[in-house]
Amino acid sequence: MATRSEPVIRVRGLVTRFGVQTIHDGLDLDVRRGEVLGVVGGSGTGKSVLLKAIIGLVRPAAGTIQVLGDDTATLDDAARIRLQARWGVLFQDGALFSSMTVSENIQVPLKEHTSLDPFTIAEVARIKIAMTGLPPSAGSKYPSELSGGMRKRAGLARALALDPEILFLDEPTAGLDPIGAAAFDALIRNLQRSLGLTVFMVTHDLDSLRAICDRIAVLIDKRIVVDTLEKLRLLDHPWIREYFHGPRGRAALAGDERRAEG
Ligand SMILES: Nc1ncnc2c1ncn2[C@@H]1O[C@H](COP(=O)(O)OP(=O)(O)OP(=O)(O)O)[C@@H](O)[C@H]1O
Repeated sequence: MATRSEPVIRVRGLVTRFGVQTIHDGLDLDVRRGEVLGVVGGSGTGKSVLLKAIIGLVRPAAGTIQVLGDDTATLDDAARIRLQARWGVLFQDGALFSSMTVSENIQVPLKEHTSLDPFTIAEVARIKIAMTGLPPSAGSKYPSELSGGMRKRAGLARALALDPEILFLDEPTAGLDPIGAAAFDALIRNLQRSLGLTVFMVTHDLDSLRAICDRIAVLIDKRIVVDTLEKLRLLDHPWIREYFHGPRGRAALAGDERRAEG
């Protein structure tokens, strides 16, 4: 059983490979309870593969992954299903079932993992819809009838269906306009605070990193370097220099610098 001071996710010596391509090579990472961790890195460096390895969709070639005190490689089927119910995942495209309404999508994990009666399940779905800022009318709509931002909220509502302890997000603001992205960031931060969630967020969005992440994990040379944004920006590595000090980085971080100077 995990104690409160133990990391909720503990990765040690992770190696992942596809054929001859090594994606991670001896990667270590601790995710602390209650933090929002932003995971960044160049395209193809293995951010999504790391998320998938942690949630059991990619099998490591070596190393250990503990989630909420359980070593994910040693679980039997029943224990794995119990652990899966303690996290929620929002994939980049929302990954909603197109033939189901939003409410029905949210009900899927509740039907799979609980023995609640249909009335209660529908009621929980209604609450999750409200929690993610969707209007009540969204419940009876199909994903194709929603805007991109609403689809992300519906995916988030489904990820939260079982009151998870950990929320995994894969590029949650990709495809949203800046105002929609800022609103989604604020929603995640509010939910994280009010529900005490630990958030593991793969992102390219510097505004999100600045706005809601407590620490940033950078995938460099098949491993992770993790620190606060302020400290990471000072590291002398070509990708970090380009990312944080290139034109987009400077623009996103300019607000902080103005505040610091003022
Ligand atoms: N199922 C798979 N089979 C073979 N190779 C894969 C598979 N999944 C990922 N890869 C490879 O692993 C590498 C890392 O992929 P990943 O999707 O984790 O990158 P990423 O850092 O999330 O990139 P991006 O920011 O572009 O989304 C890539 O070279 C990718 O082609």
